[in-house]
Amino acid sequence: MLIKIPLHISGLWYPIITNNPLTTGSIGAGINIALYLTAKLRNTEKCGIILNNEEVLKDHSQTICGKLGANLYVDEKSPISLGYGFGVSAACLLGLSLSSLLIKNNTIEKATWPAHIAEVIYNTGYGDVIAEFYGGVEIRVKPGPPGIGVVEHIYPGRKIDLIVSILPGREDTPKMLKRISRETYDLAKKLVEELLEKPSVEEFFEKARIFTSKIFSYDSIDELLSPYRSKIIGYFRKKQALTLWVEKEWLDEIYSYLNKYFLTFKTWIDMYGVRFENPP
Ligand SMILES: Nc1ncnc2c1ncn2[C@@H]1O[C@H](COP(=O)(O)OP(=O)(O)O)[C@@H](O)[C@H]1O
Ligand SMILES: CC(C)(COP(=O)(O)O)[C@@H](O)C(=O)O
Repeated sequence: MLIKIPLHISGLWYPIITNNPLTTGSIGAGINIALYLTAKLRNTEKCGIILNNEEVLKDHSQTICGKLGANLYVDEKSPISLGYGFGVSAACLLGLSLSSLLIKNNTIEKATWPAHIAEVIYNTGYGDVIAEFYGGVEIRVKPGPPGIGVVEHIYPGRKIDLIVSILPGREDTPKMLKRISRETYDLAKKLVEELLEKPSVEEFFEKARIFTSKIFSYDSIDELLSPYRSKIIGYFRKKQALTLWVEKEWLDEIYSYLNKYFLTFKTWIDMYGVRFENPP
């Protein structure tokens, strides 16, 4: 059994912190892309996550195995590494948590809870677990994991051609979150309310850019994208994740241009979220 989890780029968020990790999470919005982390259960003798041949998230893994009361050792592959803002930490933890379904009776939703709890405890994510579970372009309206939190989805209506690049540098999520002011979160709240009134992919991109420009610098990106600005329908930057929605006819050219500078992928929206596949 292979578990496939889409990567997720949050564009709007404000954390809701309670004394219970299951009612803690973020309200916001984001986009799931057709780039996937895959997870395969290797054994039940020890506890851990091997991501692209390297052991990662050891403390998170111990917390999850503790909650599950089981040892699970999973082998995972992802086209994008941890720490760049593509929700890879949540995807890794979902791979571990959901693997428990192979050895333990539970609902699929409740099997995601340890992943969400670990994200919250270690401050590495608030809305990525529920976002990736359901896929699509989501608006997170109530915090928490699947079964507790609530997401609504924007219907794209057509294929959205996306380009994602990994910008140089790195900043840990807890450090990044500490930089965000009360005013910026008030802005996020207002933008989420407006997005719910006018839920479209255009509005999502516009609002994500407005919010994230209060947190990250856009100077060099705006300059780099200027030759193609009229061919780009929307773009925003979150941590090292640069996401562009481009005119179909310009997809290849803009991809080649950005790929000269950064590791870049052509992709589209994942509409389905987590899936369980039996390899042939
Ligand atoms: N090789 C690695 N590169 C980056 N982060 C790593 C690595 N191994 C473990 N980590 C841990 O992974 C977590 C990354 O979380 P986060 O920044 O939220 O990632 P993402 O943006 O991919 O969701 C941090 O707790 C960090 O300490
Ligand atoms: C923005 C973030 C708090 C962290 O996202 P990442 O950098 O991908 O771990 C996310 O989980 C959210 O709630 O929107």
